[in-house]
Amino acid sequence: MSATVVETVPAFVPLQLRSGFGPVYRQVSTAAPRECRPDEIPIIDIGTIRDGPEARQKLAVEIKKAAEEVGFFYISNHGIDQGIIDNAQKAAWNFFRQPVEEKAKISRSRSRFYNGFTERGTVHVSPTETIDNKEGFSWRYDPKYDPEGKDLTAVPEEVQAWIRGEDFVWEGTEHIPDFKKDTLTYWGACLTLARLLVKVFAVCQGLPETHFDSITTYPGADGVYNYYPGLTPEQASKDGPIDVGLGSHTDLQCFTLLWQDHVGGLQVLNTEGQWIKATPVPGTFVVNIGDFLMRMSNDKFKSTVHRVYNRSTEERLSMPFFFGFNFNEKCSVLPTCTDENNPPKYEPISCGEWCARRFQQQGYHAGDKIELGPASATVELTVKA
Ligand SMILES: O=C(O)CCC(=O)C(=O)O
Ligand SMILES: [Fe+2]
Repeated sequence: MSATVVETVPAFVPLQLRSGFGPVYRQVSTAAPRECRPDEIPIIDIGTIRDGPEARQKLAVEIKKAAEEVGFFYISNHGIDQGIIDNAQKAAWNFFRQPVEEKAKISRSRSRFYNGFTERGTVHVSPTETIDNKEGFSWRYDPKYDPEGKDLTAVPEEVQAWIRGEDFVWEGTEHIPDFKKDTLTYWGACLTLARLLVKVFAVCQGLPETHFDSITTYPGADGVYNYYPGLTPEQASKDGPIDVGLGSHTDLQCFTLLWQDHVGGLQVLNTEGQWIKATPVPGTFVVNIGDFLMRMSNDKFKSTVHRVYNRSTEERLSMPFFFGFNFNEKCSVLPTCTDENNPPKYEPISCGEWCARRFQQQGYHAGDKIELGPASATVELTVKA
């Protein structure tokens, strides 16, 4: 009798992720990414977010559930004008459509703080996946453009030391009509919405909604345009392995507002280690929790792993906005997230320090100069758990 040879395929494989404290690992299913069910990444209508504290209190119930269980949700009725989004999208395409030599004039290698253009093939976010098949344009918080209208002579010195905006990105895009105006209008709208959402997140943590107001006066507020090339017809006909668009990672700061176009490709790692697709939902932003807020919540909120594969022959565009606390502000685990059986797992650290640590691990770009931040802000980086 002849024995049947059964080839065993590992159901789970390790995935290496970068963190500010070195690599971390997850077990990930080898099954193909599947569509998500509506309860897996919920769509939350935030149409009442501008209606005052009581309305935000109500919104917090659904948002808390999503932040704790999935770390990802869509927001509808977010109040950001479609015209503002359309103009930003146009600006992004006008930028990426330029010859690479033109874009390279504002290369990120010129930046002290990760502003500017990242060329295809120069970023490798996940060590267990390929080099990222995308281009990017990044700009960071600058009080000059804050929609709250800041008195630039009154920015505290310790805040100023952590301001990460750089003018060369705007100087090198002056020739693109309305690029700066439309980009910063979009960024300003995201920032205004993020300042409202952070009130809801405060309520989610059992805190007064104004709790984070004083540490979001000069916040982490980083904008990015991501461009993912489409597949060639040959690649599309083969259905074989392709390069990742953006490797598996978690976001760094408190939360991200992500606008994505209709093409699709964003995947989210669920609690069972299965990739599920965060399919584009017209009229929404995706919101996801970042590592810093997870840390502040003593891991109650989930910073969820995600990545992008563009398997379409169409090019894809996304416009994330990363929101965090004032970079100079040292933050402890929130007292409402601990008790005697659940002591703080982490030491206080500032969001700026936290991000700088992670950027340092990112192996981002051959020529990048890394600045960890003002010496005065350097803290003892020990993790308890
Ligand atoms: O392009 C996307 O859909 C995701 C972008 C993203 O995760 C990021 O830039 O951190
Ligand atoms: Fe991300």
